[in-house]
Amino acid sequence: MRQEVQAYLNKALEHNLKIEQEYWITRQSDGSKRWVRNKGMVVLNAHNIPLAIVGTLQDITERRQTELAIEELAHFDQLTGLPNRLLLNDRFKYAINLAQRNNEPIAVLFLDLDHFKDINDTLGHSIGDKVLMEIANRLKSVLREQDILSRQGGDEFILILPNTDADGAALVASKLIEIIALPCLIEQHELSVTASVGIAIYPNDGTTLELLSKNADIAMYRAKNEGRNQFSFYTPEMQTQYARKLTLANALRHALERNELQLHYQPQLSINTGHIIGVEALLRWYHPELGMVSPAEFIPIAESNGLIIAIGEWVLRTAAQQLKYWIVSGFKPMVMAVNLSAVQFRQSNLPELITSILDEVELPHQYFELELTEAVAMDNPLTAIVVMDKLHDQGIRMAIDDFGTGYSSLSYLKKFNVYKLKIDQSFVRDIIVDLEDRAIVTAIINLASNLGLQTIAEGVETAEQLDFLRSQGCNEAQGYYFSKPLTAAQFEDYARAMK
Ligand SMILES: Nc1nc2c(ncn2[C@@H]2O[C@@H]3COP(=O)(O)O[C@H]4[C@@H](O)[C@H](n5cnc6c(=O)[nH]c(N)nc65)O[C@@H]4COP(=O)(O)O[C@H]3[C@H]2O)c(=O)[nH]1
Repeated sequence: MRQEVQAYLNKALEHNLKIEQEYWITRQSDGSKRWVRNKGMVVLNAHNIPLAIVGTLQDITERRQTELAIEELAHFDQLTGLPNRLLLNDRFKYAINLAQRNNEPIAVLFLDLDHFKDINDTLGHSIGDKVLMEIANRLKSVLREQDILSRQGGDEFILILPNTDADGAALVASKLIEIIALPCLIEQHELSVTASVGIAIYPNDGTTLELLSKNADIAMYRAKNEGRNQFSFYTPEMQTQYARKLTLANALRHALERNELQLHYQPQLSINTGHIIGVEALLRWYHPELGMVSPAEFIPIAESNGLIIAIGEWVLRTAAQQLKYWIVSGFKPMVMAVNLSAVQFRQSNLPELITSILDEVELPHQYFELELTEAVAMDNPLTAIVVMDKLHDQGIRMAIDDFGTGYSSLSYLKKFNVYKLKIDQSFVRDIIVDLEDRAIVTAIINLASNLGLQTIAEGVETAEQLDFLRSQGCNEAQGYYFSKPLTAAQFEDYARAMK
């Protein structure tokens, strides 16, 4: 620096130039560094020989610090100190120039932490921030010097790995996933964090950062859908699925207000008496252009964009009103079973919401049953126990849906305040021919009976299946053998015909 300043002054003296220069100096008194701005001119004598330089030396340290802070703000993420999107773009330009020249691939990775929102919601943002800082450090430790790691905001990170093909990207992604999954001790909390990663490779999956990161993002969603804590490569078919998802997500926003949703009701019967003991409410979405969309397709979308909360409330209220109407119209009281999604189940006011709907509709609580899948109940069993206890206290029944497909720990099952286990239809389907399925169904029925729980088999399609279930002591059944899901009016005809 000193030499540069001197050279600049020499040149000014030599050519009689105006001086305008910024540099830092070390203050003699305390050794601190100060930025100064030097403005001046050369004073010549009568023979045009420089005599002196006159001017001002202004301390501009504060302005300089502000400029640096602005520069930092514009290019770096404040929390982790990692490059942000703007700087990532610059670095990508450099990487792509090099890749083009040397005919090399580049891997772009999109990394998103799984269920990070839960950490923020339950432990607060300051713990969430510390987790993000810790994760950023761990990610850095895995990368090479030429790799670029940036935070996109929230819990999303983008990585650019120059000269890396699919194999290399897979290796890095596994390492990242592994290092993130190590226990994370933040203050007194030992947290377990996992991440999902999507990978797109230049030039096959795109030649701009925008497209590559979009495709890596799409691949990341696939990794999430397939169970999280894993990576997935982008494929062109994902683009088609993604486009369909986007269309559905946009259309779903208006489904409620445009009255496009409906409930259908599938009868549930007692195996012993053959009487209707209840119905399961099943959601239907009819869109004027897209036609009938299956709940299996649109419910996961509604879960991911939060619309499930409003839709779920609509389902609860509509189902309660329908049953009330049937009871008032003289139909025999029965149970209305309603599916609960994972997101609804995590809503802290769920028990209060359901109670207030039932009270508003004036439907006795014992006629309402909530179906929660085994996977959701087991995802966070301790919370599930609390919610189930609250619902039980309100006299509302719970059933565990798709039973047998998850990994129920028996010790938890004992603590779940549930009334019924619903045997998944995948076991019922081949019950006649598949010995393993028969054994599983029998085991579930025995387990339920030992725990004092009821059983209902779903997806019963034939008399043989029903006979087997009856012989094993299954209490109830539901399926096409009795009836497909029906509109409210169709169900009324069905129930009248059964009398
Ligand atoms: N092959 C065969 N299938 C049968 C038979 N009997 C019933 N089914 C179908 O099996 C599914 C049973 O519902 P689920 O396991 O709760 O699975 C449901 C449930 O997880 C979800 N779902 C439906 N309505 C709602 C809702 O209101 N809220 C939430 N959160 N999820 C819902 O969507 C899934 C699919 O619903 P649907 O398409 O209506 O499909 C329903 C039903 O129509 C049979 O004998 N054979």
